[in-house]
Amino acid sequence: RRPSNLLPPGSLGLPMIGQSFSLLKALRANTDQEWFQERIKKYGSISKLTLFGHPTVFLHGQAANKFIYTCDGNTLANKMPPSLSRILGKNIIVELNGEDHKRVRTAIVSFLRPEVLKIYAVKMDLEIRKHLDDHWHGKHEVEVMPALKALTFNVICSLVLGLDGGPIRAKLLSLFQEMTRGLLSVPINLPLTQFNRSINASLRLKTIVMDLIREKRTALEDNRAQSHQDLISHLITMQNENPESTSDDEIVDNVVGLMFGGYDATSSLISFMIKLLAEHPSVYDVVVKEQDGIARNKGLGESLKWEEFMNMKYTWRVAMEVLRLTPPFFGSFRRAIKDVEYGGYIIPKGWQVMWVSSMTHMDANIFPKPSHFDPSRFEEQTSTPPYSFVPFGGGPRLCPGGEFAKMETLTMIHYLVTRFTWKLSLKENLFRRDPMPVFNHGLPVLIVPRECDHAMI
Ligand code: HEM
Repeated sequence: RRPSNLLPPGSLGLPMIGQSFSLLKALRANTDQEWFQERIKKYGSISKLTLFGHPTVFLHGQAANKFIYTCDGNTLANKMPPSLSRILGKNIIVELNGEDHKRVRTAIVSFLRPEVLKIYAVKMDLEIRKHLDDHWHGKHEVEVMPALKALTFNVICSLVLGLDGGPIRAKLLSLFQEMTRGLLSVPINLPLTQFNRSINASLRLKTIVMDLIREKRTALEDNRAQSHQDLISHLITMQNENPESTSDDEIVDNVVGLMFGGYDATSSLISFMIKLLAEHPSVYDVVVKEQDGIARNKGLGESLKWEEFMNMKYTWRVAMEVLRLTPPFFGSFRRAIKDVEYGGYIIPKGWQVMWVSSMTHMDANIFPKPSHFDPSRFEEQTSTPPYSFVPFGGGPRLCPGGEFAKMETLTMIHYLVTRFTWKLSLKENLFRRDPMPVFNHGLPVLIVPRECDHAMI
């Protein structure tokens, strides 16, 4: 038979269900890497299975990462399961392809690019210091992960929606949390099901965002607001300049998308960084030295400046090593738009493709002693082969929020290490994937304020 007639090895299992429960179980037990390794041992680096209702081809490795990230949207497209797009919205960027994806992405990137983010450094800095004053100062113990989830949500609300506090922000957080609880639920839309509650929460959340858009449009028309004060004002201004840029419905769905992108992934990165710093005192000491040096040159209560992030090289290397070991996204899904040939096999039109990008992070040929926590491996950036370190993805779908996440992580770590020392309350801090990593017990830490408190307001 011609190679193009060949399906990859593996069993599709039961129709619709296939291996879904087994993978979900492994994700929840944090044994997903072993689950994937077992598959690879049995079938090699390309195999077929059924996941979440669809026949799927599983891929992994550096070549697979390159294949996915360089494929155009006419070959492999983004397509969420219908239940997810029902909750999140059909205009959300991760659901868009082709020209629609380009148009919405251009609008989002125009807000998230470094030159614009610089303007928001002070706002983010104030939000983080307020969080520390409200949730860390005067406390003996802090449950890190839930605290950081609230922080990352508030930062998004402040920078994206222009909401600096108040009851609407609290309402949005509770609606958002209710909405996301249904993303991995059974998609039965009957009263009292989680799926139904999530759809209702999403509708109520989007009504609030739509009201905010109307308010901001009026404020901009009356010169009571400025175009660069938050993402919504920025997008409304773009609409005025070019009515074809983004519709109000697209703005609403993508605000929800940014809440989603900015909430879980960044809080996961900072939480794991706090854990690994506590477990590796020699790394922690170098981070403290770097951050104390920066704090010493700042005036009392002065916010961090963009240029100072450039001097946090070691701290960012630590973050990269955290992202290598525990990437918030272990991989992702695409859909074949036509029959695609890969590795001598055919991926049939309409099938799902799942690739586990992060498995290259643990490949001993690329990262020697892969389970060792060693930030110095990123000293020589050029020594990492392409498509092997991919916590932010790659190609036209590369995460546009990378610089935002970097600014937030470095600001939070700066204030944490200059104001406190901490140790882990529990000996073991197990986590599961839901699908992002979540600590089973929230990662409680015991904190002590530092005596030389350079950065106090
Ligand atoms: C440590 C933090 C973060 C990590 C590790 C991360 C990772 C990723 C990855 C791997 C993708 C690509 C997924 C794929 O190819 O299917 C992605 C896409 C995306 N991320 Fe992030 N992200 C982070 C933070 C953020 C933040 C803070 C924002 C927004 C403020 C954001 C917004 C987005 C958006 C809008 C997309 C979709 C891009 C597109 O489809 O064109 N992310 N992210």
